[in-house]
Amino acid sequence: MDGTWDIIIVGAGSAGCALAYRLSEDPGLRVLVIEAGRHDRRLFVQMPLGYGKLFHDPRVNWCFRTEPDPGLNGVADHWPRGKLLGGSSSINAMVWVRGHPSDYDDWKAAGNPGWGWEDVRPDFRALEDNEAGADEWRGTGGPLHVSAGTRDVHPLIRRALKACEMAGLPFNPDFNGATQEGAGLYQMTIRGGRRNSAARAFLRPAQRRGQVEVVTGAPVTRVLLEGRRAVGVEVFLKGRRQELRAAREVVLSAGAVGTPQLLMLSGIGDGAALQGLGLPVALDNPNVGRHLCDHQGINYTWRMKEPTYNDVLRPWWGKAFAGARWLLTGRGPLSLSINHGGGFFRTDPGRNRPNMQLYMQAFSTLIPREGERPVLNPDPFPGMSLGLSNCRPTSRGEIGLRSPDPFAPPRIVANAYSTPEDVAEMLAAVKMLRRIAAQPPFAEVAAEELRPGPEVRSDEALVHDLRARSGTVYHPSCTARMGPDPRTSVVDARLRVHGMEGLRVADASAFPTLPGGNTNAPAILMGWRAGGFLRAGA
Ligand SMILES: Cc1cc2nc3c(=O)[nH]c(=O)nc-3n(C[C@H](O)[C@H](O)[C@H](O)COP(=O)(O)OP(=O)(O)OC[C@H]3O[C@@H](n4cnc5c(N)ncnc54)[C@H](O)[C@@H]3O)c2cc1C
Repeated sequence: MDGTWDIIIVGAGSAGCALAYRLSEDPGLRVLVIEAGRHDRRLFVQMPLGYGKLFHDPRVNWCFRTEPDPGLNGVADHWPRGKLLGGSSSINAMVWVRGHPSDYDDWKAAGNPGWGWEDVRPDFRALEDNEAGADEWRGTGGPLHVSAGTRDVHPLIRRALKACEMAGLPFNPDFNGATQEGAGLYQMTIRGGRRNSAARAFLRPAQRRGQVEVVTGAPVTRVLLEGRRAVGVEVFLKGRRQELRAAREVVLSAGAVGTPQLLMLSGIGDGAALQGLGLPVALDNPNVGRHLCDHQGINYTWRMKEPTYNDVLRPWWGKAFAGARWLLTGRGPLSLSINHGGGFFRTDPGRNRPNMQLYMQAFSTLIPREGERPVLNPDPFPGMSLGLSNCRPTSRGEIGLRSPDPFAPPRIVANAYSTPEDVAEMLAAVKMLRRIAAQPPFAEVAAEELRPGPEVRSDEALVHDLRARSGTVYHPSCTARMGPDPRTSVVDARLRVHGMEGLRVADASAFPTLPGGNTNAPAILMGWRAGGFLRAGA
């Protein structure tokens, strides 16, 4: 591959695609986007409920595994990450939540000027085209269509929402609006019944403008450095090693796992650890890969007295009917996220913002068919799940290198539930789940609690269960975090790697702290804003 580019973006995920879009608005810039995975023209990527089929598919998914985690009763957790155009936005559950406004004020208060809520709100509004219409909080006319999620909602979700109301959690029409707290329907990155990944929303329009080139199936193995300046990348194209040069900058958008891995492979990280692996040290910064923060989640599942999507989608003819309906009309269960509804609540009224997120699924996948993994197939009975994830866990893990081989998966230490606070708030939260389920609108149609089951009641038993059945909700972040001080962070408030020139990070790894909510929106924000900085020469 030949050519010269001003800017090379590594990774065509949520942030990388948004960044390419912003840069494509400047006709004077030549941009190359390099993606390790392949294209996204796949049925189960386009079909929103195809989500379950992508969960373990190595053709589109890095399928990482953590170290055995003592906090999860020794389980080595499965960590799906997108490996295709659109990155994780092409395999995620499409829930569109920005986080709590105070999360961004926390970022600013941590010494990152320009990242407070009032600073980022105009960008969130500008990048979206919200089906619910524009207001002070939402935007219309932007490149990313966000559906209101109000069509084809399963009737049991409406019941669960009423149960929330009776349990003291009022209906909230917009988690991205004035208040995050409450229960309601999720907005989704879905357009016309199809997944609206970052590739579809940002990358394709960027490519159509002409100056953005995209190469796929091209793993980058390190950043090329001249002293402390990034001048390009080493990449494998059709198995052949090549060096590609960037006249202005290299931006790493390889995600919270890939970005710290690439920094370390390039000699930027904990000097002693890099030397131990025989890697030359370009910049000693032990913060690379550290401060890993992720949301942990758990589902409670009931057998229901009324039909759920299990009944609709289990039989072959049900799948065929739903498939035909989706293809012909873009409607029906396959056109929506697995999570129709959910919400945010406080496990303790003394808190000043919600610390737990709720998910509602008119669907259950407890029993895999022989030879199949869970998540792939609905159970042979009407099942429904209510799920939880914590908003701001205090547990911290890390990403490290196993070896200097760029093709070896990194070492992921999740350290879930490693603080008493994280365990205590999840214990309080599962009790709240049961309070919701005990309210008449839900209890009237619930036949029995299947997981964990009514016999699991004492605090000790509930904690044992939540450790045994929890896992990532796929929001790893903060592994190259932003901050003013190179002794405690990796990038500055313009996302430039401290101590380096011509090298930036734009993805979820740069979050200073993990926002209380899903992470696609804040990851897109990272790419969008990095584009603004680059265009302004900042
Ligand atoms: C199963 C799942 C469900 C989720 N559900 C939701 C949800 O409902 N709502 C929500 O808001 N968030 C959700 N998330 C999280 C959200 O999608 C991610 O936080 C977000 O997409 C991260 O964006 P990113 O740009 O940081 O990284 P990614 O989107 O992961 O992009 C990184 C890209 O870099 C590429 N890459 C990595 N290494 C290299 C390399 N060496 N060379 C070249 N390319 C490389 C990868 O292949 C990938 O395409 C989910 C995630 C998963 C995995």
